[in-house]
Amino acid sequence: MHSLFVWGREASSPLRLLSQSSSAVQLFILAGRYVCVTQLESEGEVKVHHGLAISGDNYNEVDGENEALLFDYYDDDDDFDTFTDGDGDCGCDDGVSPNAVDIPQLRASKVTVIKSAAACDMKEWNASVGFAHNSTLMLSSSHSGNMIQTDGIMLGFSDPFSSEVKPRILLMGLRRSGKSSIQKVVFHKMSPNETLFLESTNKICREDVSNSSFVSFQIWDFPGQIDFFDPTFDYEMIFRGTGALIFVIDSQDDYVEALSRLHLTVTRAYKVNPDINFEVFIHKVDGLSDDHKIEKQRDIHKRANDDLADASLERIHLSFYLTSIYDHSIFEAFSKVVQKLIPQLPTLENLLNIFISNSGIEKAFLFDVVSKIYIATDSSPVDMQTYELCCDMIDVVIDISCIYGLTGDEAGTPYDKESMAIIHLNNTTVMYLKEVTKFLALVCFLREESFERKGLIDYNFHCFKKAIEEVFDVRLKVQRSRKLLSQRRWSRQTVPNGTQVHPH
Ligand SMILES: Nc1nc2c(ncn2[C@@H]2O[C@H](COP(=O)(O)OP(=O)(O)OP(=O)(O)O)[C@@H](O)[C@H]2O)c(=O)[nH]1
Repeated sequence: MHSLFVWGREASSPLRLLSQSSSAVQLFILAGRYVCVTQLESEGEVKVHHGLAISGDNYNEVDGENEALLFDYYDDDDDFDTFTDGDGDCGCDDGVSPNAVDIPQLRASKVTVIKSAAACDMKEWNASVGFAHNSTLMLSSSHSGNMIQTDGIMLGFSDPFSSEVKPRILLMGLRRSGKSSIQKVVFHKMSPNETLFLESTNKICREDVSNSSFVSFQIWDFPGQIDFFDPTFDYEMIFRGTGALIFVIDSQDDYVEALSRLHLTVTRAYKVNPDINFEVFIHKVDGLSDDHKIEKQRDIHKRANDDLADASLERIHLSFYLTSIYDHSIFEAFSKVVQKLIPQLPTLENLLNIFISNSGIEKAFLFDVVSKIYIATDSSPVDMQTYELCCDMIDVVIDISCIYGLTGDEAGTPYDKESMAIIHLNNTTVMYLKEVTKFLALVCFLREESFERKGLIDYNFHCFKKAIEEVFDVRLKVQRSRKLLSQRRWSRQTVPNGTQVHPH
């Protein structure tokens, strides 16, 4: 008898549903409020046995499906109905289940069955499981005695024992405010002009950004026309795992409606999760004069904060950015949003400060080369022109490396530890780029006379790079030991016949 337990977001999720059949494997998925029960009728085939939807003390049940099914997460081919209580893809009907005990606090929801799939081998189990409302978790499992244990849960849920959870960045705002364009330009290198042909988003688009250990998050692009406060839409789940909420306001349009929507969004989100960073992008400012930009920012800032003050919610902090996809402002704004989600930021800033003060460098940025967002800089102020030059330099190095660089096993990757670039500017300043890791580059600005001591700079850079590697190592070690701890804890709670006790 094998039991596979998968748990999700809430540490308090009950985990007492046990395998009851001696020959079959039952899969219980306990992700906060969502439960489904599947049964492996015979090796190599997963069948939906029960889909349960629980509401307080009541719950619903649907009988088993006949075809082999594999749960999968919401993807581009799915309809947005999947996330609502529409009839669409939800697999539960009203009813009463005689077996559903010990899970009284679970609330009504529907289990989404999206994809039929071929048989899957329990030994190599590797499943994606999807729930209504875009909750997704992925799992893999391995045999441990006669118990199949999950050994990895990713995407969107905060597993109490895992530090692997990627923070979510939500992109919200009215229709046509520019949300999808921002995502495409920053993370897909789409040229701004191409965004003119983007179609309106009609479902949540979720994307993983994992360029390095430091830059790792999910972006959820919300359709403008969706009323996510519809009672059937689980906004609590969405906000709970959110690190930053970016609200995009089209500055070229009348923003009265956008401001009231911003207020509603922020107050709801804050109630669910007061730790969210609220970021307001006053977008499409390319069409405005400098004076006009400042005036708009002041007005939006004042009105948004007045609304919060009227609701006695002055403690909610909103950060404002003037952005446009037609210049580097969008990259800069995104850099600042992402930086707030990097726990190692103070360490990185300290390292950069030490490095520049000992090397005669004026300004240094640590860049994620793929997205061109800078994940850290020293404590001196950032000047937009300097930042733009850095972005251009990265473009030159990375684009030329990728287009014309050697490929093949013997050549290695075009951007590697040897990668560096020096540009002497016409104002006696030198730009110096060096690879830090596969995904990170250091770009420095310094005076020509300081660059004469290049040997010293390179030595200091070597020390800086080692320190960065140590920060990575510590992070990895912490993750590994947490994982080990959670595995030990769970195996201790598992008695030999595959049953499992409630965690404390
Ligand atoms: N001038 C200007 N236009 C922009 C900017 N960003 C986006 N746009 C344009 O705004 C229009 C709408 O952009 P989208 O990205 O589709 O907007 P959206 O918010 O995702 O829209 P929905 O999917 O309907 O919610 C497109 O024509 C873009 O080219 C910007 O910074 N400046």
